[in-house]
Amino acid sequence: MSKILIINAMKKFAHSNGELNLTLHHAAADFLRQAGHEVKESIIDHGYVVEDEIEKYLWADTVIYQQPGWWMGTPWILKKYIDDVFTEGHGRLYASDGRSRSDASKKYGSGGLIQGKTYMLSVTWNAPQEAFDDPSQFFEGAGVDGVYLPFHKANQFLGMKPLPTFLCVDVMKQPDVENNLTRLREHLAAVFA
Ligand SMILES: Cc1cc2nc3c(=O)[nH]c(=O)nc-3n(C[C@H](O)[C@H](O)[C@H](O)COP(=O)(O)OP(=O)(O)OC[C@H]3O[C@@H](n4cnc5c(N)ncnc54)[C@H](O)[C@@H]3O)c2cc1C
Repeated sequence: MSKILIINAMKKFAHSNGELNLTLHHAAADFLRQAGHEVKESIIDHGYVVEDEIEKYLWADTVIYQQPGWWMGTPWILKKYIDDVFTEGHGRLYASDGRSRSDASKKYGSGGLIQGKTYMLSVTWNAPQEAFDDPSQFFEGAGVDGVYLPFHKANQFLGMKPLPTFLCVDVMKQPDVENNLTRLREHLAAVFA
């Protein structure tokens, strides 16, 4: 059984109400607890204490980031949370950028201190699936993980490894919430089997 931290970047702002991200968050927490996992939760917009968040990363086996796609990526509140928590985590979450003048085998990005842990993105977008995957459309076939490359790399800098990403598309045009909840439970069942 795993220790899982769910971090939620929902926020009521402009045409995002945050309700879908909260719904997915609660469904994931319920599903994982029923499956026997231990779950801690951080809803960024409700406030956080940086030191407590560092302790949660040290406690967790897996971190799930539930977040809406805003301007082609992570909402500012989650970027701020990462800047706050990861930076203050120097010495506990990461030692250095990994490079060493005396050892050429040491590489940039290899200084993470929480090796062996995993993270998972769960993201909601108004864009359709084809915008991510079709080489002739907006993201030129980069796929959802290509769009989130800097976000992935920030987590990998700490030593964590990615789990498969869960993507909800068309969430404003066609918010098929029941179908997305079913898909989320199937995704979690497969990932945490
Ligand atoms: C600043 C900003 C930038 C953005 N940039 C992008 C972008 O670059 N690309 C992109 O694709 N999108 C973008 N969006 C859209 C954004 O991704 C969506 O607004 C967001 O993903 C919706 O998540 P939410 O939790 O806020 O959903 P909500 O706004 O809460 O809900 C979305 C829909 O689902 C319904 N719903 C929610 N919960 C339930 C429930 N429990 N039961 C039944 N129905 C429910 C709501 O009624 C609504 O119709 C942007 C939005 C903002 C505000």
